[in-house]
Amino acid sequence: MFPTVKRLLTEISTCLIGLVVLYLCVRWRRFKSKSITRVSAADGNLTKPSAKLPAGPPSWPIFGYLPGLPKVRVWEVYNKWAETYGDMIYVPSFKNHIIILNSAEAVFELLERRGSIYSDRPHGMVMMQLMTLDRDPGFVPYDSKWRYIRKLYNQQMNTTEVVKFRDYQSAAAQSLLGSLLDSPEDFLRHCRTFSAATVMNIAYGHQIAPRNDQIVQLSEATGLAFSKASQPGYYMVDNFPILRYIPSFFPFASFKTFAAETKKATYRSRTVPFRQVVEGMKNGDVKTCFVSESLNDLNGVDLSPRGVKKDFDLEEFENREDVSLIKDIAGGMFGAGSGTTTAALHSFILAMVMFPHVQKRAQEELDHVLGSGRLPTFEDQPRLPYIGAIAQEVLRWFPVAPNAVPHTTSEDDVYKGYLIPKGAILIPNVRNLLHDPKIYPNPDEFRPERFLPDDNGNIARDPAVQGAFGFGRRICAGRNLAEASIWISAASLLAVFDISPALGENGKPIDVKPAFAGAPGLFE
Ligand code: HEM
Repeated sequence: MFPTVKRLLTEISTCLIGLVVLYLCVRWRRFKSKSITRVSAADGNLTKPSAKLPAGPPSWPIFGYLPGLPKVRVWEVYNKWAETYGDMIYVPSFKNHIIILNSAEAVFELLERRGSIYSDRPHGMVMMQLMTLDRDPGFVPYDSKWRYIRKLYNQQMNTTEVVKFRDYQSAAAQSLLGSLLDSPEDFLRHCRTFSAATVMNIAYGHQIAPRNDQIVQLSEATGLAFSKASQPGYYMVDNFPILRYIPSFFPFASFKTFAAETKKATYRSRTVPFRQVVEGMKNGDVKTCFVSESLNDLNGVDLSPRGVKKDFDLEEFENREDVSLIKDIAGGMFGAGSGTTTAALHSFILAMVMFPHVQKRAQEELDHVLGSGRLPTFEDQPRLPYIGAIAQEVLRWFPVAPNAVPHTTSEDDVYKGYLIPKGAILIPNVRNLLHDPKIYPNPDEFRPERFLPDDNGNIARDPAVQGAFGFGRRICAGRNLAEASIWISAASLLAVFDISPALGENGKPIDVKPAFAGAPGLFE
């Protein structure tokens, strides 16, 4: 018996090794053939039979650049590479062609002007599929489903419509003030609660519990899983898709259990609040929110108490293509909008601590406009330009997403003589764009004045169009909301508090050192 098992195992191992060698040979051929692909170039040069891939750090055939992309202060690494390899840096990984775009010229030419072929997202992310997170609006391929998603987003969140959510934002800002008064040392958590409360109200009209809200906890777990699984190559199964079929009790298969748990959490975090809205609509108790407004706009759907028939089947309704997309969009809002807004608020507080003269000038503006005894409202916005400039500078000074979200090409292309293969992942060095000293002199200094007209009427370029919210057709769908949230929270905080460093054991203010920890969720 024993020798038979041994022989069987030997044969299986031989087969597996054979398969791996075959796979590597196929990859090697594809790898070699990429540099001689015939391309239809969008830069006007239509016959470039042998365009080369851009230069980049030394890498291994097949396995690519083994250290993998840097995780900390990435922009510094990219800037260093750019000194040697130029503004387009090729970093092959085991499965993908990764290209870093280090100059504004390359970023805007490719991701904006050539947006028709640079607006896809990475495909074949197995872990995302196993967790059902590939349905997230920020991740769906560039196709008709994505267009519908953007249409719905635009219907509810264009500059005019987004105003209907302001009450939620103002209320969350006021709660933030109360929480800070009670426990200022917990300011990081209070900022998170502010963002979560805003997003949950806007998505579902869901008023979160002050602590341990179940939907928020489920959404946070999902967001964390998303932030890992959305990084190309984070999980081995993304490099070797065949691993998805191994049973979860196998050694090294804990990813399957994790994926199954996340799938359940995703389902619950998206279904429970969605159903609350539908129930509310059926009972005539409707709150303004993305889900209720979008369902109301659907053709042939009437969820009012008079419109709902007795045999209304909720599951069947949820499975309608358009309804399930509304559910996915609302479900993705927490991941896209909560961690990012929190990170911006944290940067704002850091800036106020480090640049007290900015705080002082902002408070003078607030005192002048508000007098005493009332909080700022959105109606005051036109008369508070310095606060507006602070909100812009927050987005520039410590960009929440220093590499935005990668775009993928849907066709082979050539730029400046270099081949950009179909399916390549493009990573823009946003931090670099927002710290370009030619556009933003002394970029490390927090200086809101740059966004107010100087003596000649010149104003620095708005960070929102210089990459803080990404680029082209995939630019952040919630940026109007995000800007309003940052503005009202910053204005409210400055109207009420002096923000200064905590005191150390010696009774002196602690020395604050800025460091980038990343936004939890989509862009970590
Ligand atoms: C300070 C806050 C925020 C920042 C800095 C931010 C930044 C970004 C960035 C960099 C992208 C990727 C764009 C690209 O691929 O070029 C993005 C995408 C996206 N954001 Fe935001 N975001 C913020 C808040 C929000 C909020 C509040 C929402 C909604 C409630 C939201 C919804 C989305 C969606 C749906 C996408 C995917 C767009 C697509 O793939 O077509 N974001 N965001």
